[in-house]
Amino acid sequence: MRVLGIEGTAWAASAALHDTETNGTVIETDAYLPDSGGIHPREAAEHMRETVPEVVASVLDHARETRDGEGVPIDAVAFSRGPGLGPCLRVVGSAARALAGTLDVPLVGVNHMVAHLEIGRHRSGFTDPICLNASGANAHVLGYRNGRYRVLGETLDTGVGNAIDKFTRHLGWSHPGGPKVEERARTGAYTELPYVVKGMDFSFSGIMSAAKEAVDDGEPVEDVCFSLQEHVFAMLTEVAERALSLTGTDELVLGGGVGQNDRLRGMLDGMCEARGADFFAPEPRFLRDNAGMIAVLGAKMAAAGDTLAIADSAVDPEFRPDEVAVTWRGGATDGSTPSDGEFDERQGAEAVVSLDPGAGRVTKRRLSKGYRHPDLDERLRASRTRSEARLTRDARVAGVPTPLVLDVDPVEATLRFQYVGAHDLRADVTEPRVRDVAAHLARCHAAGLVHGDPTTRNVRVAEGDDDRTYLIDFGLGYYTDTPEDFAMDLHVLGQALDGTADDADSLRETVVDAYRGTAAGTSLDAGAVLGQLGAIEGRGRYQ
Ligand SMILES: C[C@@H](O)[C@H](NC(=O)OP(=O)(O)OC[C@H]1O[C@@H](n2cnc3c(N)ncnc32)[C@H](O)[C@@H]1O)C(=O)O
Ligand SMILES: Nc1ncnc2c1ncn2[C@@H]1O[C@H](COP(=O)(O)OP(=O)(O)OP(=O)(O)O)[C@@H](O)[C@H]1O
Ligand SMILES: [Fe+2]
Repeated sequence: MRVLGIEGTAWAASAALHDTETNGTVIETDAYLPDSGGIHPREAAEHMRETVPEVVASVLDHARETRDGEGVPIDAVAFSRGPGLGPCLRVVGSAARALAGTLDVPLVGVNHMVAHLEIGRHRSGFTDPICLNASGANAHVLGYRNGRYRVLGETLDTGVGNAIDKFTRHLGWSHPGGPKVEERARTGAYTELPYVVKGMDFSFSGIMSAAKEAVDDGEPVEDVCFSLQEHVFAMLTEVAERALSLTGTDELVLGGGVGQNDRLRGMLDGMCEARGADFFAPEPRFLRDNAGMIAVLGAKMAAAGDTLAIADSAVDPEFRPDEVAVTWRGGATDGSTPSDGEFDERQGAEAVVSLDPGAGRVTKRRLSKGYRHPDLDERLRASRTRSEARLTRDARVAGVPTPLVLDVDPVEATLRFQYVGAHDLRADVTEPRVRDVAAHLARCHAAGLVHGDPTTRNVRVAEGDDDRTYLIDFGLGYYTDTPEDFAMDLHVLGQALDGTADDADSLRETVVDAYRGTAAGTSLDAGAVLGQLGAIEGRGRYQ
């Protein structure tokens, strides 16, 4: 099959021809470069209007030249349907519809972000990888489950490339800023900037303001560029590792324009090597926006019969990757589930935990990560060790059963806890235990702390008369007074129940009921938190 792809979500007016028999892809791109500032949607759309016909004509010429004999040189037209800038998308959509009509071939509407990740899967030959999309307007980690790409973690504010570009605009540098930061970073030295990972999500706004201020305060630009990369890319790498650990996957692919950065690729490569996983980054022409990835995924979708009637082919500037019904991955796995039994030692994304039930002790040591700058590494390990100790204690003071903290050594990033419970909640989820956990969370929240990761693996359960439930692993916790942060705890618990229990729906009701009941005697506004929970679960990513 030969598929023509058209891309034009923001800056790249691009057309490509992908031939499934040879696996060859020809790409023609005409880039829009703003004279000043960032991308102007109307100017970009004007660029698309002028240059999309040219790149398409050039690829069609190629298709005709390489096809012997008569007839239509292509079997389908695929186009980027979103996400992206509305005015640009509409130009590309019209071009694709007109072409499919003239050539009388099927039309395929491709999600640009899914294309960014599928190209890595396609080129690597991996079956079921975790995907890190690091592009201009987006940044997220995705994994496949039950017919959809799920967003496991994502930016809470801007895309990673846009964040870097905003910083360089502040310096008066021309667009795009990413390659210039990479160049200047080569001679820079480390300086401290904010580092914000919240569970599997992350945020760039604080670090970008701090970077601008640092330059305004006279810090050498090289140093700020260097440190910006060290912090931002370590955040992405950490979240990618968490996703690998959580899903038990040992393959990672990278997508998006920021993926062209050597330092980011090096960090991801180093992280994967250290944990025995395979890493793949497509070559640059498939990383930055390009129609090749649209044509490749378009061919898979066309082969699966996933085509569009013209009447249903409107573009969608907000098109999320988790809205796409994945039709082209027949019989793929759902990601492996880590085993459940009791063990002496286990390695998570961050730490090694040794269990000694006989002595009643557990030792948790956060490992040094070779991909991180040594100063950042030391800072994160020490501060997280301290904060896990503090949150575990504070929760206990707030009336929540947690292990006693026997020892804390921030220099060695090691904590020693009392051994609690007989097994993880996951091994035996019951209604009274879930009720208990929800009440524990309400008490934590009333005390101004979130757990950060209240899954059924992070609850220990005692057996016998004392059917007590303990919260453990406050490593992702933090102090806050925002209802949305509290709601995330309830959401994570709900998702964990979905994954482990048969009667998840009634258990979710139990959670809400117990949470409301416990909050009633405190200053916690359960109504606001549950309202936020509804909002979170109403968003596309969680459906
Ligand atoms: C929706 C769509 O239009 C958008 N596309 C997009 O953002 O273009 P993409 O080609 O994937 O990425 C462009 C970004 O990639 C950054 N970039 C390019 N080369 C870089 C480098 N060597 N280091 C860091 N960033 C780099 C640029 O600064 C710019 O922010 C997206 O995928 O989010
Ligand atoms: N105090 C404790 N008493 C008994 N068992 C414990 C205790 N702390 C941890 N465990 C056991 O060790 C496992 C791993 O601990 P923990 O969750 O703290 O590590 P982690 O590396 O943060 O794991 P992950 O990142 O996968 O959540 C727990 O699921 C639990 O089974
Ligand atoms: Fe992109």
